[in-house]
Amino acid sequence: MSNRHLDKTPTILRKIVDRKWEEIDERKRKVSVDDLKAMAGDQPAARGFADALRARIEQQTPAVIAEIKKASPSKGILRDPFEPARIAESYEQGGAACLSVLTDRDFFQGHEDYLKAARAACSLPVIRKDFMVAPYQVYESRAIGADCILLIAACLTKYQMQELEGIAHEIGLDVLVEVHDGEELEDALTLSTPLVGINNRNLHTFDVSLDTTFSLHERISADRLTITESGIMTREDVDAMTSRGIYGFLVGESFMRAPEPGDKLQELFFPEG
Ligand SMILES: O=C(O)c1ccccc1NCC(=O)[C@H](O)[C@H](O)COP(=O)(O)O
Repeated sequence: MSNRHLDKTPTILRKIVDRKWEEIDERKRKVSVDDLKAMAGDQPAARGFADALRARIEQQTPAVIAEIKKASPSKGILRDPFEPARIAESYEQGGAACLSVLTDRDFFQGHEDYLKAARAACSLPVIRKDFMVAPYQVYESRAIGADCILLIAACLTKYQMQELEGIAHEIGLDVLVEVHDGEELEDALTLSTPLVGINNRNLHTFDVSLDTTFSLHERISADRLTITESGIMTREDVDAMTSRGIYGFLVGESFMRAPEPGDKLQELFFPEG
C-alpha cells in the first residue's frame, strides 16, 4: 500500500500497517470474506456509538470512550493481570459513554475475544480499536460484534477512508475518523461521519501534546463531534478541554494503570460524584 503519510519514514506505524496486510492474507486463508459477510449479517443491531456520545456532548457533559488495552508500543505492558469483562463493568459503573477495545495482537497484545467479552459484560457501545486498511477488516469488525470502527488518517488515503466508511455504514457500523494534523483533518472532513478524533499522540514519534487538539478543534464545525484522544491524565487536562468546548474524550493509559479503572474515570471526569 502506498500513502503519503506512511511513505515519509519507516516508523512503528509503517510496521503495524505492513503487518496488517500480512495478517489479512493469513486470515483470508482461514475465513473467506463471504463467510465474514454472512457472520456480520447474523449480528443483532449495533449499539449506537455516535448517538451515545452525541447525547452527552450536546448536554455539555463529558462523553468518555474508555479504553481497554493491555499494552502499547510506546508504553509496554499497562495492566497485568488483564480482565476485559471486569474492566468493562467497572467502566460502565464509573460513567463511561462507550468502550474502546484494542484487538491488535502483535503490537498491543489485544484480541478479538477481548472485545466480545467486554461487550457482553455491559450495555455500552464498543469501538474496535485496530488498524483498518481493507474491507475484510470492516466485515470482520461487525462479525465480532463491534459497534464502531476506527479509521486512522495517518495510515489511509482519503479514497481508502471513503471506501471503508461506505462499507461500515452499509453494514450498520459507526465510524470514528482519527487525525493528527491539518492535512489529515482536511481528508477526514470529506467523510460523512460526525465523529472526528484528534489524536494528541504523533503515531510516528510517540510525542504527545494537547495543543494538537486545541489547534485542530477550531477547524471542526459544530455539526461534528470532536473527540480528544491520548495523553489525558489529570483533572487539569479535562478542564483544559471542557473550557474550550471539547466534551468528547478517549482515554486509555491513566485508567489502565489504576487499580479500579471505573473509579479513576469517575475521579477524573465526575469528581462531584
Ligand atoms: O499508544 C501507542 O503507543 C500507539 C502506537 C502506535 C499507534 C497507536 C498507538 N496508540 C493508540 C492511541 O492513540 C491510544 O491508545 C489512545 O488514544 C488512548 O491514549 P492514552 O490515553 O494515552 O492511552
